[in-house]
Amino acid sequence: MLKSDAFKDKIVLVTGGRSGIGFQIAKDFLQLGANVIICSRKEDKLKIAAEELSTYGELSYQACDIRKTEDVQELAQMIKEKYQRLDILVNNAGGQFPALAEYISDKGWNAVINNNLNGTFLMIREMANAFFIPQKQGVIVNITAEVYRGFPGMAHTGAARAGVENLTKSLAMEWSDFNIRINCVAPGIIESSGLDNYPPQIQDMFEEAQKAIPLKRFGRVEDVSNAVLFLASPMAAYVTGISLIVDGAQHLGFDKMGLARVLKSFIS
Ligand SMILES: CCCCCCCCCCC/C=C/C(=O)SCCNC(=O)CCNC(=O)[C@H](O)C(C)(C)COP(=O)(O)OP(=O)(O)OC[C@H]1O[C@@H](n2cnc3c(N)ncnc32)[C@H](O)[C@@H]1OP(=O)(O)O
Ligand SMILES: NC(=O)C1=CN([C@@H]2O[C@H](COP(=O)(O)OP(=O)(O)OC[C@H]3O[C@@H](n4cnc5c(N)ncnc54)[C@H](OP(=O)(O)O)[C@@H]3O)[C@@H](O)[C@H]2O)C=CC1
Repeated sequence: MLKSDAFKDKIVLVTGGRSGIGFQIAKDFLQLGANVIICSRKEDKLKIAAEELSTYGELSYQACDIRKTEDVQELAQMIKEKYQRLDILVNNAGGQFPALAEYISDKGWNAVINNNLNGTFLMIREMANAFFIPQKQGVIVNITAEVYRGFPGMAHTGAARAGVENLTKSLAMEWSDFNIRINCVAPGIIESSGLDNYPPQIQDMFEEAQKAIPLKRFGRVEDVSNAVLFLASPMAAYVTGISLIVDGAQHLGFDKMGLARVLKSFIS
């Protein structure tokens, strides 16, 4: 367990912090003494989450689509005016939809690549230029997904997340001069609001899927948040450029074709 003041006075930005995994990460940082900023697209839902989170500590929020340069620059400006610096960036915002690759349209492919790869890069570049590079200090944690053996049934997100993993390695090298550490947390299937987006036929398979995971359960939002806290903390001072898989060993022993098979059964 980290001490209750482990992140005292640290300024932490959590993208997609209004729900699910991001909400838990924001809550945990607040409870460990940080000042937290959350952002996401839907301002009404963001405001409701912000009200709840502010009961745990100093919380700010701003609507921001991570795919829009202007939104991201305005967010950086707000943080500069309010806090004068940023210590930790958690790139958690993202998402995709299940689809067999042959049916993914240009628009669908681009939407997922934009959200998960381009949006993450944009946020990293803008926050590095505004804060981490001039400060000569910063920590970045990217939430990706477990894509060790690809992601059949969601090939677009597999490609985007692998892109973020590789970007992370490049930046760990390039930005070591600026004392910036950057890592990924790659979750398996996590019981969170995110799973509500999946159609009932897929949700019906979840109980069976849990039994097939070596640790016999889906992950919890706390499992992912704990990995983020570790990578963001001084305990990981010598860790940069890695992907920490948080998946109950799903990447080693789970039938990855299950989702694609269910999708094929919709068509036949
Ligand atoms: C046997 C079973 C085994 C168990 C298997 C378990 C599988 C679970 C795996 C769990 C791992 C990962 C989990 C998560 O990541 S949970 C978090 C999920 N949250 C979300 O995904 C958020 C919801 N998703 C989105 O918001 C969108 O998908 C998107 C990311 C693309 C949003 O972008 P945007 O708002 O720009 O996109 P649009 O809605 O305008 O759509 C653009 C085009 O994209 C195509 N599209 C979008 N949604 C769908 C869909 N549901 N099905 C098919 N195609 C879709 C489409 O072309 C859109 O354009 P059009 O609307 O003009 O057609
Ligand atoms: N749950 C799971 O099993 C897994 C989840 N993940 C990843 O973990 C992250 C969190 O997922 P989870 O909490 O489960 O799902 P949620 O759908 O609950 O969270 C996604 C969050 O991202 C925000 N978001 C999405 N797109 C954008 C955007 N363009 N700009 C700003 N904010 C955005 C959403 O808010 P808003 O709609 O207001 O923009 C929402 O708060 C996602 O990247 C997800 O893909 C990875 C592997 C497994």
